[in-house]
Amino acid sequence: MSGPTEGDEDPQSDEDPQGDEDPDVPSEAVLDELFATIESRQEELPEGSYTASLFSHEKGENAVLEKIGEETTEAILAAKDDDREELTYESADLVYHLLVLFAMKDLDVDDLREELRDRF
Ligand SMILES: N=c1c2ncn([C@@H]3O[C@H](COP(=O)(O)OP(=O)(O)OP(=O)(O)O)[C@@H](O)[C@H]3O)c2ncn1[C@@H]1O[C@H](COP(=O)(O)O)[C@@H](O)[C@H]1O
Repeated sequence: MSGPTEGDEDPQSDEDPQGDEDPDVPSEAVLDELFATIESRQEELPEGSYTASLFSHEKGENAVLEKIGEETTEAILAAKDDDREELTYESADLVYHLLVLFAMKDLDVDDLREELRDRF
């Protein structure tokens, strides 16, 4: 994804066709809320949902794997450019697609949290 440009509105503001996200989610709960939304899209496969389209893609899991590759490259390029805003934007794309992959593989955001905590 090409990242934010000056004067951009919230890049994800039109990505909730079902309108079921809470805009007041505290930042520490964002990953859980996002993962819950992803799981809901996986179950309900609503029309017009990008997330749902990843779960029903003709390429199967390769669709999300390709996205993870693309977003990783874009994050690396942003880092090489010392573009912190772009790096943040591309990293958010990357984390989102990684969580979609977790849902596909029947993993949970808690599995990631536990793995990281075990390394303390
Ligand atoms: N966090 C995200 C999120 N991050 C990135 N994306 C999508 O990931 C895609 C990234 O693809 P690209 O970078 O390739 O950009 P592109 O627009 O497809 O352009 P091209 O490269 O294909 O030309 C875009 O379609 C983004 O909209 C996301 N789509 C959804 N979410 C979350 O998922 C929720 C549910 O959204 P739906 O998927 O619409 O149900 C949203 O409310 C958000 O919270």
